[in-house]
Amino acid sequence: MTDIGWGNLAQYEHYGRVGDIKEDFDIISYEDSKGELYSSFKHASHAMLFARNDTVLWDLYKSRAAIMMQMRFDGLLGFPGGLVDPGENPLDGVNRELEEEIGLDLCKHKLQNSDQVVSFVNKSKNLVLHFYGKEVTVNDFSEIEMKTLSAPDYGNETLGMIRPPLYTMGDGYRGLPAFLSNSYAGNSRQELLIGLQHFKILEQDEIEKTRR
Ligand SMILES: O=c1[nH]cnc2c1ncn2[C@H]1C[C@H](O)[C@@H](COP(=O)(O)OP(=O)(O)O)O1
Ligand SMILES: [Mn+2]
Ligand SMILES: [Mn+2]
Ligand SMILES: [Mn+2]
Repeated sequence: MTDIGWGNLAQYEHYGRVGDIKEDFDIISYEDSKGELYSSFKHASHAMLFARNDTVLWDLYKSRAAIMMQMRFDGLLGFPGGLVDPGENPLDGVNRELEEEIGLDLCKHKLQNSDQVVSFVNKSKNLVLHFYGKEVTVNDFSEIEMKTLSAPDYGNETLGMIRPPLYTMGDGYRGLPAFLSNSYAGNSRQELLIGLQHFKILEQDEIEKTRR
């Protein structure tokens, strides 16, 4: 069932095909990713903004942190961010995309190179993915989240912000495992798990528990 095919999105659609497995993405150093070897590749940069919080829901489930993800125009979950424009570097790309997609106030929350968490290359797609992460305060997170409703790309590229549940409920499925069973854009599912571990929001054994 297609509406009108891909139109002018046809040149990009192969970057976002569902079904990429994590083995399709090799980790590369940030420095290498910006070098000559990948200068002809398409680059995309996405970011995980988060705020730790120690609330416990119903005296049962630790919230741990508010993480900002989004429902995208293609029906897949992902992080705010996007394709790096020709002549742009990956960091400028992610800051521009965050301003477009969530209305991020770059005077307050501009990402720095030191916020890069991991970069990947998908050789079959000539695609390099950069993943950034930045911790903000609970108040700042709420302020950023409320501003997303008036972001330029809200309602077209970005169809709503979501906070993944970071706990596993009594049946061992509902909560984070259920969230992880959704469809994700690019390798954003893997980026979420990497981000949770990198920032010690979840310990490795807790992440293992969510693998099904
Ligand atoms: O959150 C993500 N993490 C890693 N890769 C992602 C993520 N979201 C999408 N992608 C892949 C698949 C997409 O086709 C390309 C480009 O990203 P996208 O956000 O769609 O680009 P624009 O915002 O339209 O510039 O990256
Ligand atoms: Mn874009
Ligand atoms: Mn975008
Ligand atoms: Mn995007």
